[in-house]
This record gives sequence, structure tokens and C-alpha cells, in this order.
Amino acid sequence: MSHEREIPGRNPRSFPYELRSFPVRLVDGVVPEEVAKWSQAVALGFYGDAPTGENLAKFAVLEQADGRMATGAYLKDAAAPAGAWGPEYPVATYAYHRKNLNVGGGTLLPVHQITAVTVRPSHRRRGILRAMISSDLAQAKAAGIPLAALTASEATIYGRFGFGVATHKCTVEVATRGGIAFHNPSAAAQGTVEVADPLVVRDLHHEIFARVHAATYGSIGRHDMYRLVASGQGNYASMTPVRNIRAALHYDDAGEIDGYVTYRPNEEAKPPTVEVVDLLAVGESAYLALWNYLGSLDLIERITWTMAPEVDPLEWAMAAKRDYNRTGTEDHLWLRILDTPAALAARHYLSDGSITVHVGDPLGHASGIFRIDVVHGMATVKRCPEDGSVEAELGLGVSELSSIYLGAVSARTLSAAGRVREDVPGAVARFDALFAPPGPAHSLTNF
Ligand SMILES: CC(=O)SCCNC(=O)CCNC(=O)[C@H](O)C(C)(C)COP(=O)(O)OP(=O)(O)OC[C@H]1O[C@@H](n2cnc3c(N)ncnc32)[C@H](O)[C@@H]1OP(=O)(O)O
Repeated sequence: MSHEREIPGRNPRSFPYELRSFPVRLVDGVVPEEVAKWSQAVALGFYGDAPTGENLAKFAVLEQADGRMATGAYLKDAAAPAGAWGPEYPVATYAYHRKNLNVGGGTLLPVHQITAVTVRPSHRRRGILRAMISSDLAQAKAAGIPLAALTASEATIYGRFGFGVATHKCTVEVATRGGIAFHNPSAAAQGTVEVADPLVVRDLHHEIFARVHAATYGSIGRHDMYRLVASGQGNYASMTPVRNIRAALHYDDAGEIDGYVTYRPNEEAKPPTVEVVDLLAVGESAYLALWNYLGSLDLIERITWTMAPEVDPLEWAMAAKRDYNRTGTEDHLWLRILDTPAALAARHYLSDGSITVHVGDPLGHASGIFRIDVVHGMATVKRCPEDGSVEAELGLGVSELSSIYLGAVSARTLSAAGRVREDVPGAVARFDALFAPPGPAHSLTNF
């Protein structure tokens, strides 16, 4: 099933493309041509190997499980020059699936997760991304989804569309020669750790992730492919299982599995290094015990991980804190509020109070003047008239509000950066008191 999307306000002559959307799935056990060509275009955009027919079918099965919807931009009424990809190949790709985001207070809020954004080099900077994302965000808003999310290939693309950095991920190197010495050794020796076949991780992944997700502020849903990525069984670049991936499981005192780590040696690195592929721990005991295990790997002097939280209990658990070396911090999850009252009311607040804010949004979805009243940690958010009868105490853009939403940054810092306007003295401090996060947000999901 496919349908054409109207691009409002565009002159068809200056925008000779039509956007068509369709679910990624098998039809009668076969990958539809439309899906196959769309996937080839995605691989082109991300410099991946052209997927084989067999892999296309595997991708489609996984993405069907996620309810993934694909959009392609297709040349209208255009014949391709002889030998070039024809008009049945999209010149641009875009996709979404919908999972949820842990916004604190036990709430998992529906979220529209955007991925697979590519525009063919020969069609760039003609407004195709703008057309695709504008149309898609409007449809997500109309469908009642309060937030959109993505992870960005470049830091300067998505702010203009209202996205703001909401979590960071850190690359860390942990020196482990002779093992990790812990301040409190018994805290890192709860339960037991045992080696397992990576296929066990593949099969347990969704169950363990669901527990970690429910317990982790800022966690966003993982797509079905993740169980293969986490266990080294496949990814969009290659569906050939990795042979040197290893897995260890953590068992709690009752013998229940509550975490795992998968890892592999980095053959080129010196000193001898193992890199963490995925590490999920339902609680602190499992987390420290898995690191204790990694520290005990013979012949290995360093463990690296690219998904460490900004505030990592491991760093403070280690007797030699300087053996924990944070070598990089990068923006990770980007959020975009689509429905300001719904998104703010879903969030949990640590203190009570009231504030009136003006939110600007170039696409209009989140904009307005809003009165936020928090009582017993629950917010009531009312849209105010914009006829001059209500004055906002503070003004900010939707990108800034989306960055503040989980606590990646405060209004005070954004005010100092020239990105938040204080209209009433003290409003920024009151806003920050209200929006203080319950802890550091962290997402363990790349998508
Ligand atoms: C969620 C994800 O999937 S992240 C992956 C994103 N994809 C990639 O990085 C693959 C390689 N890059 C591409 O395919 C393309 O260059 C894209 C998708 C980044 C941009 O597509 P285009 O169709 O060229 O963008 P479009 O012409 O609609 O530009 C929209 C706006 O973004 C700006 N923009 C586009 N690309 C970039 C960029 N790489 N850096 C900074 N600004 C950019 C444009 O200047 C334009 O700004 P304006 O409308 O405010 O004047």
C-alpha cells in the first residue's frame, strides 16, 4: 500500500519529487520491489554494502516487527539517463518506528523515532529533507504522538527542525591490568557472572532490555535488530555472525539473569584491549559485577565502551579513579517536542510551582504561551491566549525546551548561551527549580 503525500506550499516545478510512504514488510513471503529499492537507496546513502536479496528479507522481517514505515522521494515524470538508476529508486529515504521514552516517574511516553534519512548526493540541498521531515512531523503530531526523536549523523542538521540534544554518550577507556580494584569490593561482587553463548543474549535481549528500559531515565525503545547487534549476529552492514564475540551473564542472588555484557577483542589496539559491544544491567549490583568480570579478563589491559553514561557509578566505584578515562562525549539522543502540553504533563517534577513560558517553533507544532502548574509532582499545562492578556515570564525555542526536557542542560546555561530569554527577573531560576531532573538521563539505544 502506498500513498502520495502533498507538500503544501511547494511549486511542483521547483520540487519535482513526490513522497510515497509504505510499511516495510514481506508480502506473501517476498520483499516488495518498492521496499527492496528503498533499502538499496538507504545502503547507498550510508555507504553500506548493497544488501543481498536474502538480507533484504531478513531486514524486512525485523522491521515489520517494529512497524517501521518507510518514505521515499521519487522523481516525478522523469526519465533517468541511460544506465542510471531509474525513477523507481527513491532519490531520498526516511523512516520511522514508534516505541516509547522513559520520562521519569514510571512513565513510558510514546515517541516517534526517525531513522534512515538519506538524500542521494546528486539531489542534495534542494529541500528534500525539509519536505520529508516537515510532512512526517505534521503527521506524527496529527496522530497524537507528543515527541519525536532521532540520533544525528551531524550536529548541525536537526536543530532547525526543532530537535535538541537530550542525552549524551561517552567513550571511556578503563585500565584493567591486574583487575579493577573497587572501593567497596563486596558491592562489585553481588550475584554471579558466567560465560554464555552469545545466542543466549540474542534470545534474552528483549526481556532484559525491557527491564533496563523501565528502570532507566532517558532510555528509548530498541528496534528488533538490536538483539542481533547486541549478540554479534548481524546488523545493517553485515548479517554474518561475528565469530569472536563473547558473552557473560549476571545472575542475581535468586539465580535470575538481570544483566549481560557482550564484548570482543580489538585486534589492532595497544595495550591489549577488549571493546564492549553491549552492556545491560537491571541494577547497580549487576552493573558493577559485570565490570568486575571485564576487569578480570586475563591478557587484557584495557576495556573500551562507547555508550557509557555521563555520570558513571563505575568511575566512583574504582579505587583508582584515574584508571577510568573519558576520552569523548557526544550528543546522542535528540528530542523534538510536538505537543507541548502533553509532553510537559507526562514528565515527572520533583518540586511544585508555577511558571508561564513562551515556546517558539518554526514548524508551529509546539508553539504558544503555556501556563505550567505543578502540584505533587504532576503538571497541568494550559495554553494561554496570545492576545496580550497573558505575559510569559520566559521565552525559549522548542529545540531548547526539548534539550531541557530530560535535563541535558538547564535554562540557566541556555540563557548564558543566549538561547533562553528571561522576561521576569528570577524566572530562569524558578523554571530550573521546576524542571530539575530526577537524575542524569541516559539512553543505551542507537537507531
Ligand atoms: C536521523 C538520521 O537518519 S541521521 C542521518 C542523516 N543522513 C546522512 O547524514 C547521510 C548523508 N547526508 C544526506 O543524505 C543529506 O545531506 C541530508 C539528509 C543530511 C540533507 O538532505 P538535503 O535534502 O540536502 O537537505 P535540505 O536541502 O532539505 O536542507 C534542509 C536544511 O538543512 C540544511 N542542511 C542540510 N544538510 C546539512 C548538513 N549536512 N549540515 C548542516 N546543514 C544541513 C540545509 O542547508 C537546509 O537549511 P535551511 O532550509 O534552513 O536553509
